[in-house]
Amino acid sequence: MTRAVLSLGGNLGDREAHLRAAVAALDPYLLVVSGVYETPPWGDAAQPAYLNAAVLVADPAAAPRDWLRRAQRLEAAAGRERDPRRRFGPRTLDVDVIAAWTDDGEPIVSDDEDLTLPHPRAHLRAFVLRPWIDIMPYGQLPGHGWLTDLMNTEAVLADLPGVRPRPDLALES
Ligand SMILES: Nc1ncnc2c1ncn2[C@@H]1O[C@H](COP(=O)(O)OP(=O)(O)OP(=O)(O)O)[C@@H](O)[C@H]1O
Ligand SMILES: Nc1nc2c(c(=O)[nH]1)N=C(CO)CN2
Repeated sequence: MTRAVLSLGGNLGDREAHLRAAVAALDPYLLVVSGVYETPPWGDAAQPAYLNAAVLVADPAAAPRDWLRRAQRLEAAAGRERDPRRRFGPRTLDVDVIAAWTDDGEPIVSDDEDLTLPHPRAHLRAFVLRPWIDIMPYGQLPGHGWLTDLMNTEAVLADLPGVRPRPDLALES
């Protein structure tokens, strides 16, 4: 059994529909869904704003790689194309595995480049941390500490004012 936090985001096409389709496909595993946030592009400024959300999922049968495989399947279903010249460029849907835990609550650590856990840039990203804290207010990012403390770091504080809640786009009915 593993639990995982997945980050969902996209800034091309029907952004809301892509998030909704991903959440619907994850339904068998869904424990909690965050609010939706409109967020400024991180890492590559010349692109439209993103919609971002986070989900907590669980599956008694899933290994960490199964979450990656499912994430990549969701991206493919949204027609995601990779532009090798733009590492952090625009996309219909990005689904990242942010962190995962065994069923006894131990964080899963991996430095495999195909699946690095926790996600190596999560602690720097207001677009990941803000939705995540909605669903795990007392959560910790393994290796980095409390989400509440990460929200107060210089890098994240600089981006937080641009992260706007979109209650009109709630993903849970
Ligand atoms: N925790 C993880 N979650 C998702 N992909 C990962 C993770 N760790 C490593 N990867 C690998 O990263 C590669 C690039 O993934 P992707 O194109 O989604 O990156 P990106 O979204 O552009 O950048 P970032 O990972 O910084 O959000 C994938 O081939 C995937 O195997
Ligand atoms: N705001 C925001 N910026 C990003 C996002 C994202 O989901 N939201 N994903 C990226 C992929 O690495 C790069 N930049």
